[in-house]
Amino acid sequence: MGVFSKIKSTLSKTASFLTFGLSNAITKKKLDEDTIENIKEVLILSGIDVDTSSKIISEISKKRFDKESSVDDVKNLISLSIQSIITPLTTTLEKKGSPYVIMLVGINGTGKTSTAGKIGNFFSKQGHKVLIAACDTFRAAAQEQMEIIAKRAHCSVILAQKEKQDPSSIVFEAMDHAIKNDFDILILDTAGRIHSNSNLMDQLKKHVKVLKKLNDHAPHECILIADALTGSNLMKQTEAFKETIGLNGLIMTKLDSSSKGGILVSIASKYKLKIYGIGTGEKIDDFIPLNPKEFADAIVGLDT
Ligand SMILES: Nc1nc2c(ncn2[C@@H]2O[C@H](COP(=O)(O)OP(=O)(O)OP(=O)(O)O)[C@@H](O)[C@H]2O)c(=O)[nH]1
Repeated sequence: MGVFSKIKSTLSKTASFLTFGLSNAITKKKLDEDTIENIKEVLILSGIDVDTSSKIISEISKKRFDKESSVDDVKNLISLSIQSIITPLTTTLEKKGSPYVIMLVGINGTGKTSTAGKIGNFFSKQGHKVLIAACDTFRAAAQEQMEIIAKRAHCSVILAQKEKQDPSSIVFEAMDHAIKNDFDILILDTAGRIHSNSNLMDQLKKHVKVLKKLNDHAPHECILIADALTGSNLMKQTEAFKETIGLNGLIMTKLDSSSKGGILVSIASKYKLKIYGIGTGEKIDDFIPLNPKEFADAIVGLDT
């Protein structure tokens, strides 16, 4: 499957939702105030927050108010607005340090372990030497899960040596091992934590402190793994992780299962996070960097 068709199938639930909603909202020939208000409601229901929806709506009003407009005309304008919002935020993962240290954080079950494997696979396919550290010592099966996934991704792995080991000690061991053994990439799979638990959030600060003892620039990337099925609570989570640890990026998972894929646009723009890619399923290859035009066209269900 080509990358565009992969994005299209990943976003098909949101695209169907938007297509259905817009077809119901646009019943008159010309766009009047009521129709525009209905379009805004559809955008909000697709996961785009109120402020961002208002911005998109004001663009549509400027260009099409009182003019004859089809569903596809409106979809095109929504796509252009989304592109202008996400283009400055979209980037690809590229090795920028040695080792290039990527820390994955997020609440429980968002897809951190799976994404560690997917990113490891992404880099190992480019010929990089990749080490993944299983820093989750809370969830019983996490260590074994990481070991299996790392093997599938052709990456080396550092596991806990004993039960309930201090996760920061695994961070230290992994960083030390990566430096001494010339690894190109180090991916830290941290334990899931509820953003309102200050002890667990403080533990992330300790991870960073430990890394900085060995390399002042690490972690080079601190990426929130955000679950598209979370809904509006994702705003609070993002805020908390950003405040505690200074997130700089975002990877959204489970867009393939959600009809509210617009949440990606909201989170990235509100918190100025770089979008490194999206999860497109449960397999090791199910990670793709984002192309803003392809994403925006796919989310509104435009065939380009
Ligand atoms: N459909 C779909 N499922 C995903 C995606 N990413 C992860 N998953 C699934 O989500 C579930 C949780 O993934 P994990 O990687 O174990 O999540 P985690 O964040 O490491 O979990 P904790 O360590 O408990 O916080 C698994 O069943 C994954 O297969 C995705 O992009 N799409």
